[in-house]
Amino acid sequence: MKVSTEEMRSLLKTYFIMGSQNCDEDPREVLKDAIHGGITLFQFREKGDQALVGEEKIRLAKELLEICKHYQVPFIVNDDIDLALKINADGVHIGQDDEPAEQVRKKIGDKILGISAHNQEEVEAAINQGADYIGTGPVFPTETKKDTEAVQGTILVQELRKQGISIPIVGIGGITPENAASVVKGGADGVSVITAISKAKSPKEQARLLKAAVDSVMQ
Ligand SMILES: Cc1ncc(COP(=O)(O)OP(=O)(O)O)c(N)n1
Ligand SMILES: Cc1nc(C(=O)O)sc1CCOP(=O)(O)O
Ligand SMILES: [Mg+2]
Repeated sequence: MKVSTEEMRSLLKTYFIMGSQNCDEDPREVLKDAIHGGITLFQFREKGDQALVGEEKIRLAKELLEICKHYQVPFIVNDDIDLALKINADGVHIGQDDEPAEQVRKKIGDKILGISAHNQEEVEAAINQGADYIGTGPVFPTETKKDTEAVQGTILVQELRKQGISIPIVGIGGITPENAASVVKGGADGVSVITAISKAKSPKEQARLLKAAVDSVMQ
């Protein structure tokens, strides 16, 4: 799946990231509900103490991929390149401590490649290594991931845009419907969230509110 830069920007608007460890309810139902609320991209991030491994992880990935395919929401796999290739996902997301980006690009061909970056140097390297988009954060404090870089607010993205860096960028970390507009006003193309949707009483309504907040700045 080769996406254009403008398609990529559009896919980043409301990017939901989830693994079974992030859900109190059945992850399949949470994902369906979030899709009905209007999410534009999904990342399977099965990671941490409570995460599934081995065949159970593969089974869940395949089930969530089928749901995404049914609703035509592209499916990104976090970290696990072999899994992404095995199930023919639409792309992968890697960070600074994951498999080297040039190597990943060679393995995945035209699939979507997202790379985490936390400063201008990392962003420029990611662009040279073939990133389709940059994920940067934490924009706000988050309880979901413990080993993050320092909270950066919206300053980094504002600076990158001032420098003329135009690659699609999505913010991550502590984003909610209440603060999502500020992330896009700062220059991001969209917001990526875990708990704002995965732990919501109504994932559908939270996804709808997040999308509305992003769209309110875009229009
Ligand atoms: C969209 C998006 N942005 C950033 C990340 C974080 O990736 P990484 O730094 O590799 O950390 P883990 O998610 O692997 O713990 C992401 N997953 N998605
Ligand atoms: C997976 C992840 N990466 C981050 C980074 O800063 O790179 S913050 C984060 C967790 C985001 O979860 P929530 O939306 O629940 O705050
Ligand atoms: Mg990673």
